[in-house]
This record gives sequence, C-alpha cells and structure tokens, in this order.
Amino acid sequence: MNTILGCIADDFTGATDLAGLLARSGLPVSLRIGVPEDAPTQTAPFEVIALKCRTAPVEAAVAECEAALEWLRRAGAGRFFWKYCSTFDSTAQGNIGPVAEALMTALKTDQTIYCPAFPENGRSIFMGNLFVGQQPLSESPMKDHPLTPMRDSNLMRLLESQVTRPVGLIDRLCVARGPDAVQAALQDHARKDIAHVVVDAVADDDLCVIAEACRDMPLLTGGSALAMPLPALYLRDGLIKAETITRQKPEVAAQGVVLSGSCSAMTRTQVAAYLETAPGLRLDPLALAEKGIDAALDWLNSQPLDAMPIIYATAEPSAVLAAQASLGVARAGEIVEDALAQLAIAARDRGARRFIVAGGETSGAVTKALGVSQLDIGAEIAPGVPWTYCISAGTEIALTLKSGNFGAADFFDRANRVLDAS
Ligand SMILES: Nc1ncnc2c1ncn2[C@@H]1O[C@H](COP(=O)(O)OP(=O)(O)OP(=O)(O)O)[C@@H](O)[C@H]1O
Ligand SMILES: O=C(O)[C@@H](O)C(=O)CO
Repeated sequence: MNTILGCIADDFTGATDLAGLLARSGLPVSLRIGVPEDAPTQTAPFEVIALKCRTAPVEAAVAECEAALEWLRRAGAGRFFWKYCSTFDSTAQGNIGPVAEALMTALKTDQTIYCPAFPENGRSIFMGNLFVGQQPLSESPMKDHPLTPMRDSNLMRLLESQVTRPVGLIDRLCVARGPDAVQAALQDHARKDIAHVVVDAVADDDLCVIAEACRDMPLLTGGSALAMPLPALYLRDGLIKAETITRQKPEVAAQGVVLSGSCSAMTRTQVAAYLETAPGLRLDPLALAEKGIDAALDWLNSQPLDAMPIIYATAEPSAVLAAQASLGVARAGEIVEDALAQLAIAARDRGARRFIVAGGETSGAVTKALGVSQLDIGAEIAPGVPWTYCISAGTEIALTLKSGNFGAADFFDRANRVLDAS
C-alpha cells in the first residue's frame, strides 16, 4: 500500500507515541526502528521511522533524518511529519530547527509549522509559550532534564537560536477563528518570508483546526497529537480507503522485566509506586563505571521473571547532577543506557517476553540491543504509550516504551493489566 504520510521521530518513545495516536484511527500504521536498509516493501499508509537523534550532534541528526526522508519518499509518501517531544526537548543548537530546515530544503518548501501541544498529556501552547500542566515549561520538571534541560518556555525564542530563517507565531485567537483564518495567517507570514511558524493550541479542537488548515503542507512538525486528526482528514479527502485491520494479538508469556533510565518527575513517582509491590534494583552510574554490571546481572538472575522485577537508574536531580559532575553528562547517560541494554538482553535470554522501558534515550538503547527492526502497535496503556509487538532473536516479545513524563503513578502495574486484558 502506498504511504500517504511519512513520519520521522527523534526518539523511540516519541515514535511509539505517534504510531499509537495514528493507530487510534484503526488504519494501518507501521513503525520501523532506524532507516530500513532494504527498499520499501509492504508499506502502510502511515509509516513512522524511529530515530535516536534528539541529542545527537546536529550534522549526524540531519544526515539520519535526510536518509529517513529518502526512504519514506521511496515508499510513496508525499507528506511528511517531523515528530519531536511535546516538551520541545532540544538545545540551543538543535536538533528540532536544523532538521526541519534540512527537510524543508529537501522538500523544496518555504514554510512549516511547529506545534508540540499534547492536551491529553497537559502540554499546551499559548502566545507561543509552552505549558506543562499549569506550569510554564521552564518552571516544570523539564528544567532539570539530564540531557536537555528546558530553561525557556518561549518556543519562538527557542527556535530562533536553532534556525537560519525568520520565526513567527499564529496565536490561539487566530486558531479559534478556524482553518481559513489559519491558512490566511500562514500566507501572510509567507509574504513576510517567515519560514518557521509556531502555532498555539490548548485543546484537541485547536489541533483539529490546525491539522485541517495545514494537512496539505509538504512538512508538518510537532508532537504526536497534531498528527492524530490527519487519518480522518485523509479519509475524507479520499487519499486513503477505510480498511479494517484485524489484529491477531500474539500470546506473550507473563515473564518480563521493567527497565527505567528516565529521571523525570513522573517516572520517579511510578518507580516508587511499583517498588511497593515488585522486587527492584537501583543502578548507580558511579558504581557501574567502577565495577561494571556483574552485580546487576547476578541480581537479575536471582529474580523470578513472573514478578516483573524492575531495574532502574531513575534518581533525584541532585543524584543525577552528582553522577554527571563526576562522569560527564554524556558518559553518565551512556553508562546507564549500556547497562540497561545489556540487562535487557540477559532478561530476554532467560525467558523475559514483556519489556516495560521508561525513557526515550533508554528505550532507544534497549530496543537497539534487542535487535528489533519493526513494531506492530497494540493496546494503549496511557495516552501516547501503546504496547507494541516485535521479534527479538527470533522470538515474539511485547515491548512498551514510555516517555519520561507520560502515564499515571500506577503505570507499570497498569501496563501488565492492559496486556493481560487485550
Ligand atoms: N542516575 C543517573 N545519573 C545520570 N544520568 C542518568 C541517571 N539515570 C539515567 N540517566 C540518563 O538520563 C537520560 C534520561 O533520558 P531518557 O530519554 O531515557 O529519559 P526521559 O528524558 O525521562 O524520557 P523522554 O525522553 O521519553 O521524556 C538517559 O541518557 C539515562 O541514561
Ligand atoms: O512527545 C512526547 O512528549 C513524547 O512522545 C516524547 O517524545 C518523549 O520522548
């Protein structure tokens, strides 16, 4: 089937988030890990390529996204979506802006929009400022993110430092006037050579207006929620035929493991709640750097996997800062990611078939280690966090990749309940 929308996600949790929201339409969605080496075959109308380039050097991120674009074009896509975090995770250098500019150049388009709003998860944009719940981004727990601390809430300012062309805004008052008003405002910006347009959205209705106004732009950029209305619009436009997919849910044994490398406020709450009933082991990056992972492997091997033990590096901001001060930011992150990746392989080889992973970078490391190349989307555990099914070392496994801040306090327990019930 020809691909209608080709999506590129800058991390793996973001990719499953996007694929899950597109899959709510009931239409086929395919999620690939990394740019496939082979030419496109058996493609779906919605193709998502998961990359791990959120914190990569700018040139590397741009090159990977260009390769993903090329593959999606060969799959037949004529419209593209650049998915980044609903909290706009990036640095002064990128990678949101540089990748968007590179994709615009490749697509020969002079304008795109930026809308990371995800109202179901409390992310809204008003007058160009991003809010997490009722807090401005820069006052939210995102200010302490280990890799991309967000210290400004103004998306125009954040973007201006990342791009070469002018940045503008379409505010909520314009969005409230409907799709024609949004299109007129885009044209007005285009006349002033404004290439990068941040668009306000505080509720799903705003996203429907924006998607309707912008659905034929060659490139859209934003969070997963902006893409959610697109399948219904494409159906209405006759670009795609309604198709019922009958998903055969694979039987996945109840043995598994929870691996958490996210240090977000929500993950900290979830880990603490889970530890009240499940066995757990805390990883200390400094001890890992000094002594390796043998002790963690021994602990894992001593645990019954039907208890779904948790291994976590999740820690308070002060502990993260201390580890980073001693090891360096990148090295501290890598040590934890490598350890969790090796533990995932060890768990699989001992019979684990359910993997609950918390954190985008962590999910990238674990998924790569498990050698997964394509994921089918299953039941949604929380907004933006579906179960997925895939093959690792010839065996069917269930994998869920949880964005740091997503899900409620009981997420890890709930994930198991949802899988059993689906
Ligand atoms: N105790 C720790 N000290 C230092 N770094 C840590 C520690 N625990 C985890 N990390 C690193 O922090 C980073 C957390 O990023 P990750 O993307 O996995 O989580 P997140 O940002 O909460 O999730 P998301 O990107 O989905 O919002 C990883 O690189 C991880 O290895
Ligand atoms: O948009 C989000 O918040 C998530 O999909 C994500 O990208 C977290 O890494």
